Amino acid sequence: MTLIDGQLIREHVKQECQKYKSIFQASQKEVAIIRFESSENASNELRARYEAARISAEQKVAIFNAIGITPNYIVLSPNIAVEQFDGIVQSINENTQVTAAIVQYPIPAKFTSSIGLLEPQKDIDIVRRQSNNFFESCATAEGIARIVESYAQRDSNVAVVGGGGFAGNGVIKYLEASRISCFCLEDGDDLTRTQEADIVVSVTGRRGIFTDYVLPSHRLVVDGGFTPTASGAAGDVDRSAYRIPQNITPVPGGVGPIEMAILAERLVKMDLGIELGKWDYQQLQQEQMQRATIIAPIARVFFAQQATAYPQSIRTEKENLFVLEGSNYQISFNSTTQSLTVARTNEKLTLIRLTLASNQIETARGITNEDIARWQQIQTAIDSTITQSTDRGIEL
Ligand SMILES: Nc1nc2c(c(=O)[nH]1)N[C@@H](CN(C=O)c1ccc(C(=O)N[C@@H](CCC(=O)O)C(=O)O)cc1)CN2
Repeated sequence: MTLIDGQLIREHVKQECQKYKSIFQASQKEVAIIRFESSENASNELRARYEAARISAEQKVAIFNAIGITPNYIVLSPNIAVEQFDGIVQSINENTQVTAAIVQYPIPAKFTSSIGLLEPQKDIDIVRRQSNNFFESCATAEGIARIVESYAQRDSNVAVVGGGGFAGNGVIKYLEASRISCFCLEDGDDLTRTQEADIVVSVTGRRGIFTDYVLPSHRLVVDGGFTPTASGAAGDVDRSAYRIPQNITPVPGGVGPIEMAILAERLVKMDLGIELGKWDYQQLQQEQMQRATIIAPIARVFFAQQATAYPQSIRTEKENLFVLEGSNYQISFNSTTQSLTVARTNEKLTLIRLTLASNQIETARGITNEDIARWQQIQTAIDSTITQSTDRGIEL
């Protein structure tokens, strides 16, 4: 079983979009992201959907900020009047600084027709449920279809479970446009029919419906569900079944970040008219692995050397976590898992995770050519420290 890393895709697309960051910043363009709060009498199930909307709205704020577009994040009470919401939508339509708008689902029923007021050309996530000049369906559907395309073979057959819903239907449209054979299963259908397919997409939002009993050994399973729980987010695939498919998108960390990548790509297309090159997940992964293979041994030697020569430079963050922090990177050693991670300083994202015993790179993402150049400089500095035996501090 291999976990597909949605953050790898998001980081790749983010870097591509950041090439236009100064243009976006100079233009002072905005994206409106609107979500409703849950009403007090909502069921637990509905509350969970509003919570998912909050989490995904915050991810959208982060990606748009990263590429230089100002997010205008609007959180609304479900008790506002319909006229008030209509007014907000109208002002978004009229404001030329606002390139795009997203209204997070679910929305209280009384506002459904207000969504139809949104100017189609600003509808980046097809929240109006109607395609526009730019896009066929929602970003989630496109992201799922793109990951399927990375794995589909000529004779592939894709089961789209929940294919009658808006996102599922969008997936089917994208797959058909790419001439990938697919069929739709609905709530209540016999889930073992997924055995007729080599790829399964699930967008039911029904937590854990795919158990190890249901799921055969597919080439790929794409889990488009996201249900927040007290112990973290859960998808449509039960954790017990993760080991079965050859490749699976985990929740969290799979389709969620891929959706953010698609939204960033879409914004570049809508605002600048630029269509970014199509990514292929397996190709991106190979590229990242090659880059990590250059950096990981340097990080390993550097950490060991610093721990011996300058033990005071290593911070004990937790009982089992030891951190060496420079102005560019942070290297952490976890003594329980015996693994080393490399991240950029002040960023949460792990670029590389290395298991020391096997020397196996478990994670490789977000690594740029500039990172390679910096680490090669570190290598040169390490070499010269060894040959000259001089005590020169190396900038990490
Ligand atoms: N108009 C829209 N409304 C809503 C969308 C949407 O894409 N467009 N998304 C849903 C909720 N959702 C999927 O159903 C969703 C939830 C979470 C994420 C996400 O980015 N998750 C990340 C981060 C997780 C975390 O921080 O815990 C991940 O999976 O890694 C995306 C989509 C609501 N309404």
